[in-house]
Amino acid sequence: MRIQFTKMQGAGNDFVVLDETRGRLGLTPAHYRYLGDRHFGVGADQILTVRPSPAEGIDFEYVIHNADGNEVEQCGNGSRCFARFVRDQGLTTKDRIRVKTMKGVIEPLLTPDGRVTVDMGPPVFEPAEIPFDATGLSLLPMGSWGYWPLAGVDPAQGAHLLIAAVSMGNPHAVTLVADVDAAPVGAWGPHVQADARFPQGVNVGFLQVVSRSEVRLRVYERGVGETLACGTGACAAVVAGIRLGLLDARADVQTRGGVLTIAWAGLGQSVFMTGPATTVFRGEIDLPE
Ligand SMILES: N[C@H](CCC[C@H](N)C(=O)O)C(=O)O
Repeated sequence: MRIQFTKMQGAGNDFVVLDETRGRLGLTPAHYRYLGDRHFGVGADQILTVRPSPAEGIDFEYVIHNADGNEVEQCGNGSRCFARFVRDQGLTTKDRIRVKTMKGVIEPLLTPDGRVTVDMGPPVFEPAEIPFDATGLSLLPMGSWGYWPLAGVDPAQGAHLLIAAVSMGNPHAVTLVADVDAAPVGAWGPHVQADARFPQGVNVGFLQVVSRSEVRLRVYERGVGETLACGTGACAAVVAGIRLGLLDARADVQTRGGVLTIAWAGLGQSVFMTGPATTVFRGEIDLPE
């Protein structure tokens, strides 16, 4: 089956975007894995699918698959590219777009400077809704909130890895490090992801606080591995930093692929993410049956 696609990236987190506004393509998880494969397919961290409005007051539906073929709840960098795509393809003339995702409605806004600001909705801290099994874990005094000890990732050290568990629709575990460049992302990321306390897996963020308004972040993403940037990961990291008393209400997040700006006014409020969205190329590919 030959299909058309658009390759896009937001701060280096890259996507294959598919248009199903005129009918479903009927793809399988194996097809999504093929599209994401950097050697045998197109290559991408996630595959984003655009579908028509599911209801009154909503403009589009947005479906996200990780490169491993699994559907997931949310993708921040992808939401900015989604907005850029539907405008560039003439599927809407709006600047502010209401988009239904698996876990609620988000609202990207295309801004005159070419970036996109997205209302990502409020963060979720209730362990059962993340989901994170906190049974038997006691809260740590830091910030007197959601900062948990996880099984020691380096038995030689014997130290606990301390994480803040947050959901942006998808699950995140954020840990503080002194220097992201030296952080053992490739070792600790899979270790935390394999922890049975995250029954649906987790995206693992390594957060270095530079000042009260600037951080550096690396994320080992669920279903992909380390990406150059993770939008929901940037949201989760800044929210954790604010709740731990380390950040003000707005911070620039330096990722390996670019800068994202995250703002959060506090409990019950939405997180706002601003960043780039770029079309790289368009193409078509013959999918294996
Ligand atoms: N790997 C994530 C989905 C993509 C998130 C990331 N690419 C973003 O920009 O938020 C998960 O399994 O929850």
